[in-house]
Amino acid sequence: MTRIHLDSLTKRFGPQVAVDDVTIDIPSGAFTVLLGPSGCGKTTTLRMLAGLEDATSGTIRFDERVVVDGDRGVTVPAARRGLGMVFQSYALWPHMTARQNVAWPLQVNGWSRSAREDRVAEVLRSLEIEELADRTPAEMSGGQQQRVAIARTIAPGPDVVLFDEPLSNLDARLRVETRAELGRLHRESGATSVYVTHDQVEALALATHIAVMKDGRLEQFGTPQELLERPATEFVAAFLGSPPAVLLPGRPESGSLTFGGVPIAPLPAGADVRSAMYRPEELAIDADGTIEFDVVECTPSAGRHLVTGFAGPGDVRRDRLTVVSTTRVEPGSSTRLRLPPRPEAYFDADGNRVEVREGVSLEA
Ligand SMILES: Nc1ncnc2c1ncn2[C@@H]1O[C@H](COP(=O)(O)OP(=O)(O)OP(=O)(O)O)[C@@H](O)[C@H]1O
Repeated sequence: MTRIHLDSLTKRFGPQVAVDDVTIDIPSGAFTVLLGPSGCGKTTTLRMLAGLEDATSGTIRFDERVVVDGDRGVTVPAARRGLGMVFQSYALWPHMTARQNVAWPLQVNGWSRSAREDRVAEVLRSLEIEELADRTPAEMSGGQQQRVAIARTIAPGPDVVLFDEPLSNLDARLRVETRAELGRLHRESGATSVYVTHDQVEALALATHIAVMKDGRLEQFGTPQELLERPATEFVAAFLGSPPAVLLPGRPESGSLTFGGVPIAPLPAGADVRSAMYRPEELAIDADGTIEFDVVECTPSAGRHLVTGFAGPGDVRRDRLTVVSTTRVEPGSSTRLRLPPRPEAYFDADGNRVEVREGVSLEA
């Protein structure tokens, strides 16, 4: 079991800052997902954890052991970090059978023949791929190859396992199956896992902790529940959840936050509030509501409907938003939204959450 500390970790490629002053304390045994849009720096962070990339500045420690120190030019080689890695491409040895592929890292690590045979059998059984033991990669489907690659990674029992979008080459059904399998293997092994994806559904299904990144910077680190319940930034609020939180841009006007000229919320005192966040199920479709809403799509979901459309008059519309409705609404129709008296959260001009303490009076 290994704790991983990233401290002010920075990586520049020439003028490009790929990872910008990232500090994260990953608990031992956690399944941490690095999540964010393309180009946000997640793969570069993972590659620094793996020993495939050095750092420009900052440090990475596995427990008390420094494995990366950008300021002092220290990069402990990948092979000496006690980690395993699963890539998007399976990278199996093409001339070896599944059994030989899984046995290979054990052989390199000097395991005896009988210990190797026992461990390979155990891991193949655990992943339910015993029947593939004597096949070469060319004789397997992509999903089967990925299972063998996972078996090969976990066979030596690494303390840290790194995953770089391991499911992205699989079809939808296999993704879900293999995802569940990865979760189970993680719980059984107790290894500290770090997993890169841009898929928030995958992140929420697997993670004990999520680090949301944007433009190389860490937006927020916490449990999925913390991020969903108390997003620290507008970006996190809009990125997580199915559907994500609804954000309405607002203007502070005489004690109220207004949206398209309509007061939508009381203004907390002393903050430069620029948007209000609501839960998608808190906004009701109601012909007597205060906000105009043009419906684009209505999708049935678990006995309710996800209604997507554009809110407000033309000059304030930015993004599509989705609300949860008990009734079906025709796409192409225009209706209205009724808002609750208070939003769930406010964000300032920089997109940071504005703390509103319970019991503290609002200006309105
Ligand atoms: N070897 C490199 N040389 C120059 N720039 C690089 C290099 N590797 C990454 N970058 C840049 O650093 C930034 C972060 O890239 P990175 O691959 O870490 O992002 P990512 O979040 O993993 O994206 P994706 O999901 O598309 O893989 C990007 O702007 C990328 O263009």
